[in-house]
Amino acid sequence: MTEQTWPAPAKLNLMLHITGRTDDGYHQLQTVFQILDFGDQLTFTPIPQGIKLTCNNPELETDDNLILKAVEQLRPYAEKAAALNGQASNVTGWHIHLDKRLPMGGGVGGGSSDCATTLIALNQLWECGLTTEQLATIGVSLGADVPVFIHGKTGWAEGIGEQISPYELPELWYLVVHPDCFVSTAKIFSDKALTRDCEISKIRDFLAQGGPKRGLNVMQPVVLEHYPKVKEALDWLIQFCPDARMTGSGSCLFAPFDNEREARKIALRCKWPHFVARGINTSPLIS
Ligand SMILES: C[C@](O)(CO)[C@H](O)COP(=O)(O)OP(=O)(O)OC[C@H]1O[C@@H](n2ccc(N)nc2=O)[C@H](O)[C@@H]1O
Ligand SMILES: Nc1ncnc2c1ncn2[C@@H]1O[C@H](COP(=O)(O)OP(=O)(O)OP(=O)(O)O)[C@@H](O)[C@H]1O
Repeated sequence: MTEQTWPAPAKLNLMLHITGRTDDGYHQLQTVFQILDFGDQLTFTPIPQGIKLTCNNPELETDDNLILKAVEQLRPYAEKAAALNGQASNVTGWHIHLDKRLPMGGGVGGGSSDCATTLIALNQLWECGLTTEQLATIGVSLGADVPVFIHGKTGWAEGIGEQISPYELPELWYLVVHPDCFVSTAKIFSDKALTRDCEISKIRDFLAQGGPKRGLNVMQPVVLEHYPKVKEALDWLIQFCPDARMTGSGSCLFAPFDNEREARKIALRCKWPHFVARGINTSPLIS
């Protein structure tokens, strides 16, 4: 086996409503996930044994990295597959290098996407034979955003974000701005001021209200209240695109454009870290 590089794309939440809570305190959402053609990259290189994780950001070389949590979840299946193939429990070792390009704590799902890519890649490399559904079930135990990256489709999501119905949207261009601050997802979900009683809606309501160009994210007012840097960046972006808004629990903001040229024109004037990406209906991970 030789070295292989796998993509870990970002996502945006084009809208995000909270409709209630589950018994274990998680929130029931209705959201539109938009997969982007920009993200992290994971390179897998075979080594005699074990797993070694390196990253261009050494802070991420820890046991808490979702990549290593994904490895631990898959290892029992790999050992079983290796035993069935007559290799005792000697599974191939891999050096995984994470090229971190996505902002962290930005609401673009970087950690979740790295986790999903690891599950899909090692399921193949270790010949575990798990189905997409099985991988998504493992994934949701590691993070509510992991299943969308396993399924790899833009679309409507419910439940805690894991029940996904693919839907083909116009593949617009997005300027994504990172106001250089880290927002804790858990903190925003636990804020008293968060609206948790949105009316149940359908994707047709989202489409009727302007589709990818418009959408309400109920987490946005809470984040703007606590993080003035996010508000400052949103006020700037709104001058160029009145429908600019926040993704997930922030801190990233995005503005949709019909073409790349428009998005890049505004990007040139942006003083915060940012990237321009195209919305795509199918993740490069599964296509
Ligand atoms: C805000 C979103 O990014 C929108 O896509 C996701 O809902 C968050 O997904 P995630 O980062 O993968 O979230 P997890 O790692 O599973 O959970 C982080 C924290 O958010 C809370 N959480 C998460 C998802 C959800 N539907 N309800 C929650 O209340 C959990 O209690 C937890 O304290
Ligand atoms: N592979 C990883 N990449 C980034 N962060 C990771 C990773 N593994 C674990 N983490 C931890 O997860 C936290 C932030 O994750 P991430 O960057 O995915 O946030 P996010 O974009 O807000 O995600 P989401 O949209 O899913 O809420 C950080 O505290 C970081 O230490």
